[in-house]
Amino acid sequence: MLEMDVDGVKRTLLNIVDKSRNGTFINGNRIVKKDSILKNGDKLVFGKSCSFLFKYISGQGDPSRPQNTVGTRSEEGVFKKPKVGLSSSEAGTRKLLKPKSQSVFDKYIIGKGLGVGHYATVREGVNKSTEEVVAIKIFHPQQNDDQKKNKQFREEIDILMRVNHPNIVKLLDSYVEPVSKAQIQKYLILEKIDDGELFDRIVRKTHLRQDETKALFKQILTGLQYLHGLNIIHRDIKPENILLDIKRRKHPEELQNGPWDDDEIDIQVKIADFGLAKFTGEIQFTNTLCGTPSYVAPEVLKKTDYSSKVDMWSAGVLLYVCLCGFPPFSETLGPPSLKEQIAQGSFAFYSPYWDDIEDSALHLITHLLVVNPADRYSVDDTMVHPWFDHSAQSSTISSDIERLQVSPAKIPKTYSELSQV
Ligand SMILES: Nc1ncnc2c1ncn2[C@@H]1O[C@H](COP(=O)(O)OP(=O)(O)OP(=O)(O)O)[C@@H](O)[C@H]1O
Repeated sequence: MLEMDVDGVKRTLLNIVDKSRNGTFINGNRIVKKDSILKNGDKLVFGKSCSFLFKYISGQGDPSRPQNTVGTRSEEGVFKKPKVGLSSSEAGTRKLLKPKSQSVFDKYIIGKGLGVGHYATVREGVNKSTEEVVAIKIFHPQQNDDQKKNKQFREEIDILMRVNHPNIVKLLDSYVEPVSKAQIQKYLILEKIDDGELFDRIVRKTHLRQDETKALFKQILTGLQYLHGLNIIHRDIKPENILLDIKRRKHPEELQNGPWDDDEIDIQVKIADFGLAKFTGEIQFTNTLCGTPSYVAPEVLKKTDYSSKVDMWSAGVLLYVCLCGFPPFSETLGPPSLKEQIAQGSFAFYSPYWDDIEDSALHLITHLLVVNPADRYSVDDTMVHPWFDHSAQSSTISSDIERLQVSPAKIPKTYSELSQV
């Protein structure tokens, strides 16, 4: 038995330490010379024919329950059947000391993988009682002594729980599960978005049509406007973190609600992955180095203070990528290096890729990829840009926008080409 502090709650758990020669198996996986905390439903196999289906007796050492819930901590009880009834005093205690939450494994069946990021893998989950299908973001196991990471996680939850917008992925719940004596694993239960990443759409189509980009980008901006209104910076805006919820055509006569493909009736954009988001709070700036290099704003690379304008830089890179299929900053375009290009805000629109794209789109990108954040468009500036409004375009957009002739060898590979390598 092991007493462990999990996410600020003391829990009594059963920890298996493998000292055998033939190995000990949990759910078919050998735990070679390691320790592992058992959870309800685990199949434990060791020796020639010893096989147990493990279950904590209600309230005893259950990783889902704080220690102060009903029950004693006697070791002998752990492999017994759960008690059916409770004595009146136990029932009374249970009512008073309600557990914080169930274990994720008790509430959800965890299924197929949906995606992999730097910090987590995302899998499908089904709520055992409601059959609701969700996405479960499972962070890589981490030492239980990293208070900074624990705090970051709590911040992520804090942010997501307050966020409620049609263009932002909804957080439904969260769990912290012990995995070994020293390690814990964090879980986020998220609204499941079924139709993949914007990244894959760009890869499949090489680049997106202008009308389609406009419709998708407007929704991204609507989500960002909501976040920035709450003083939340996303910090990792990129096509991998833009998920799509596509309503597909069921009847040929159904009317489309946007410039989508023939088999699509509507697309709702959902901004995902708040792993790096934080409140800016009263202090308007913060200076943690994070984000993905190609999409990262110069002030982030310089490690100087930054604001919600970092998302607008990333949005500018994303808009550029949607329209031509390759990024505005790239080692291929160098020298100078990718970082130097970003620091100088040095990019161009190359012929013939940008020839058929409206000047107003180039104008907008030029006002997003601005090195000085004070001069960079905010989300509000962007939303009223003439690119979104045909009638306003010709009068307000200057005609000094250039398309550069450059040797094709200098053009970065499109995401589509890169995915074929
Ligand atoms: N709610 C969801 N529904 C469906 N798939 C999802 C959902 N959330 C994430 N995914 C998939 O899982 C992938 C990884 O998720 P996510 O980006 O949140 O992880 P991460 O480790 O924080 O990523 P990053 O490396 O970008 O910081 C996503 O790119 C997406 O394909």
